[in-house]
Amino acid sequence: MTTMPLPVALPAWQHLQALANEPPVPLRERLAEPERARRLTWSAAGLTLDASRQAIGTEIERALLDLAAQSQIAEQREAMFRGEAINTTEGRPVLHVALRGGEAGGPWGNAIHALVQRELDRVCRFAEELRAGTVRGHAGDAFTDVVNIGIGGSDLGPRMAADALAHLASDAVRVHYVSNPDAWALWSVLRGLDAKRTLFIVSSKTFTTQETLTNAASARHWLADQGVPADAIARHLVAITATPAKSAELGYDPERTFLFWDWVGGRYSLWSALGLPLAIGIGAAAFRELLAGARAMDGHFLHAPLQENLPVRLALHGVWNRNFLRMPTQLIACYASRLVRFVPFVQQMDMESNGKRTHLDGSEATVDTGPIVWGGLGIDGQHAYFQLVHQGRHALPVDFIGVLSEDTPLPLAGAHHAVVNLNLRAQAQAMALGRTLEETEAQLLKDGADAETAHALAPHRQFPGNIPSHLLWLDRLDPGRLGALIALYEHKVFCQAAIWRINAFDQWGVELGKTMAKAMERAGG
Ligand SMILES: O=P(O)(O)OC[C@H]1O[C@H](O)[C@H](O)[C@@H](O)[C@@H]1O
Repeated sequence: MTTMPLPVALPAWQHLQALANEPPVPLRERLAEPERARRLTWSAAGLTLDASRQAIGTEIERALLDLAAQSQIAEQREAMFRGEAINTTEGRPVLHVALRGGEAGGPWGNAIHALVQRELDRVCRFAEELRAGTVRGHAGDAFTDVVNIGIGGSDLGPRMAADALAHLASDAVRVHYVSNPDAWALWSVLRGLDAKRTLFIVSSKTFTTQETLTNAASARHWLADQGVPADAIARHLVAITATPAKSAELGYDPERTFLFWDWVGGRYSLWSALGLPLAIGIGAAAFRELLAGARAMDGHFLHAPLQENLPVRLALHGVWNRNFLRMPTQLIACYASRLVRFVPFVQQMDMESNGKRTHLDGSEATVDTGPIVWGGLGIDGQHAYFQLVHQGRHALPVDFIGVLSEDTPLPLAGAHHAVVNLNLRAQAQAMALGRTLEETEAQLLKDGADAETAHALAPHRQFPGNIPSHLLWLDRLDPGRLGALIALYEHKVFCQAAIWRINAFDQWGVELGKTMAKAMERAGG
């Protein structure tokens, strides 16, 4: 498949280019089409995607589906699930999909299944023993605090999921996350903790990451400083890594080392042993539900027709917006405050995967690749940067993510939820429809402005509209739906890389800075 033609050479790409050169149909017109919302809404694994506000009509849709077929998305997908070495620059398979639990018999083979199950069982057992207080510190105290030290993929996933599932968090064991090597980041967590009851998890795929090793060394000094005897420090440490030889060299007990493998990318590692801090926080059963939700999305991605395949649709609409409507960013607005870290997580997953300028065949990219992913909590964004979205000069698409059913145990929770979802729907509609100059002037007059004022103010208060968006609804925010949501974005990123003919699974772009930091350190800073 590496000999496949580049995207610009595909007939569907050229067709899409021609369609993009035609005058755009306003979203107002499109939204007036009968049955449009029903036709462009699909559900899977507890998620519903409403794409009716994308700037697409049936011809564009057909051409996008042709592009999916001509790009051999299905064949590339199967190659990934079969464990082919699709990460070509590192000669590795990409098998985070094999980590989602489930029965033997997956396309990656039973040997990998057995490896994964054994480690998953170890992780779950350890998490439960720690929660039950049977794993203890050197002086026989149950652990009350766990500090995960890790950065990038060794931090963002479990941290994001811990926030998203905060309603399941254990009262007995608090889990903290430290990523930044600034001393304050570690200190601000440690200053309230009792060393006898604190366990550090050092999460690092490579166990060479300077920031993580700096924090880990500092944590060990803190333990010693707090009176933990030198020969007992290992009882307060856990390592999670794909390079156990390195962690062993640094004194981490192999019994307390949990493994994943080089065929799991850091930004795709939440499903592996790297999920231990999350499993400690929410319990092993909930962690397994998260995996099951991702597995449900994998099944959908593998088997649903491309036309109603959620990851494929997200990817195709993204390609239309990025490559043909020339929108360089992707805003994600989450309307559930527990999804507060979802955007930073997707930002790494998408930008580190598809922020590439070289095709698989080594030639320079001939098309725009990964967008700039940004955003955060939608409601907060409305009171901050949405001004630019509505009236600024950047054209950009939005993914609105909401939750249909909420059960926070607060007397007025229903009223809160109604406000949140009302705003989500109103924003999507306002961005799509906009408000013309004439409508704005008429509204001002209706509101009592005199003719001169209405005329003067209307240009400032009009909205161009035509901002394309997806509405993505989770039935509820639980481990299963969260797993499905994460897997959906993982597969979207995969499909876009498949279309752009780039390797989503290396990250050479982060190397140069690291190399220079090392060189400067050697040269004395
Ligand atoms: O898990 P580690 O080996 O410590 O790596 C942590 C992170 O650092 C790197 O610089 C990479 O860009 C990330 O992909 C990775 O997740």
